[in-house]
Amino acid sequence: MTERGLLIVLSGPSGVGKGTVRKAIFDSEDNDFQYSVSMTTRKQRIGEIEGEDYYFRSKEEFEQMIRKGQMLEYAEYVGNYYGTPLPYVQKTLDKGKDVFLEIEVQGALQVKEKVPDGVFIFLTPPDLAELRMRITGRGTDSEDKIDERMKVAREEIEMMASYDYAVVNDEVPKAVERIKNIISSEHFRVERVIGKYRKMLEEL
Ligand SMILES: Nc1nc2c(ncn2[C@@H]2O[C@H](COP(=O)(O)OP(=O)(O)O)[C@@H](O)[C@H]2O)c(=O)[nH]1
Ligand SMILES: Nc1ncnc2c1ncn2[C@@H]1O[C@H](COP(=O)(O)OP(=O)(O)O)[C@@H](O)[C@H]1O
Repeated sequence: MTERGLLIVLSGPSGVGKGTVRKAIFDSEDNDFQYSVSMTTRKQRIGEIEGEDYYFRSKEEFEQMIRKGQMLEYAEYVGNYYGTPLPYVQKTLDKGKDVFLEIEVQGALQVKEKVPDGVFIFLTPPDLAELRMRITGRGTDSEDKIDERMKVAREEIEMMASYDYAVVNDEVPKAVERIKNIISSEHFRVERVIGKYRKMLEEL
């Protein structure tokens, strides 16, 4: 029997660098995680690729997925839906591969309810001034949207207590290293491997 893969959830406030850190992890040579591409109703930005950055769908199509029970989690965020299609996650974990989600906080809390043995990692900014600079520097939001994102970010930072790990994103390569270390030690947790040994003992 193949051991099920780990479900890894990277979350944290918007603008903290989740997308940047996730891309750096997936660009590294020794990466062994499978990225779950999210679905969204927000507009495709220039340079974004369908099926790689997101699955871009209409509100109607997204709501149909929800009705069919095909979303592991979803959230409405700054006027758009974002969510994780369930079939890919299930199929990949069943194959024994680790699945990596990069999602906002409301969605991460839904995953925690459904998959309590996932690994929940909260990415934090060095401080709030730096967070605002990152959101502003990205240049994709109007001043109003930035204020809205900062308000959400303050509430989200309060949710850190529900996570297993907090990783500060001061420098991208350091954050990547910290996350990889966390995940590799998670594989050695006794509760994850004990089932295999119990089974071997039963078969003796
Ligand atoms: N709950 C949930 N959030 C997601 C998902 N995919 C992306 N997000 C989050 O939605 C927020 C907005 O995403 P986006 O508009 O792409 O902005 P950006 O990631 O901040 O550039 C970010 O915090 C993403 O991490 C998903 O599948 N589920
Ligand atoms: N460690 C870091 N130091 C400085 N800037 C960063 C760092 N990580 C990310 N950024 C920048 O911050 C902005 C927001 O990053 P992004 O990955 O889009 O955040 P999120 O996905 O959490 O919303 C981007 O302009 C990105 O280049």
